[in-house]
Amino acid sequence: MHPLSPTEIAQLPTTLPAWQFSDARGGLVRREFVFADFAQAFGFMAQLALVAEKRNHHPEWSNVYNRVAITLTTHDVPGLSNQDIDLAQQADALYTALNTLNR
Ligand SMILES: C[C@H](O)[C@H](O)[C@H]1CNC2=NC(N)=NC(=O)C2=N1
Repeated sequence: MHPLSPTEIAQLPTTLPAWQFSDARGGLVRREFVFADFAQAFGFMAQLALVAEKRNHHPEWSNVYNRVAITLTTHDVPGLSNQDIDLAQQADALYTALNTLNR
C-alpha cells in the first residue's frame, strides 16, 4: 500500500472518471451506482463484499432500493492510497459486467 503521490492525485479524474473527489487532497473518493432494482443492487454489494474482504480493504457504503453509494479512503495514510484506486476500479468493472449481463 502506498499513499497517492501529487501526480496520482492530479490524474484521479482520468483514472476514475465516474468518481467524485470530495477534498482538494483527494482524501475521499465517492460514486453512486444505480441498478434496475434492489436485487441487482444487492447482488453487486454481495460480490464486491467478497472482493473487499479478499483485499482487506472495505467500502463505506449505503444502499437505498436500487442505489448503492460507495465512499473509499485509507485510514493509515490518511487520505487515498492505491488500495482505494484498485477497489474503485474493481467496483467499476463489476458494475460494467453486471450491466452487460442484464442487457
Ligand atoms: C487493520 C486493518 O488492516 C484495517 O483496518 C483495514 C481494513 N479495511 C480497510 N478499508 C478501508 N477502506 N480503509 C482502510 O484503511 C482499511 N483498513
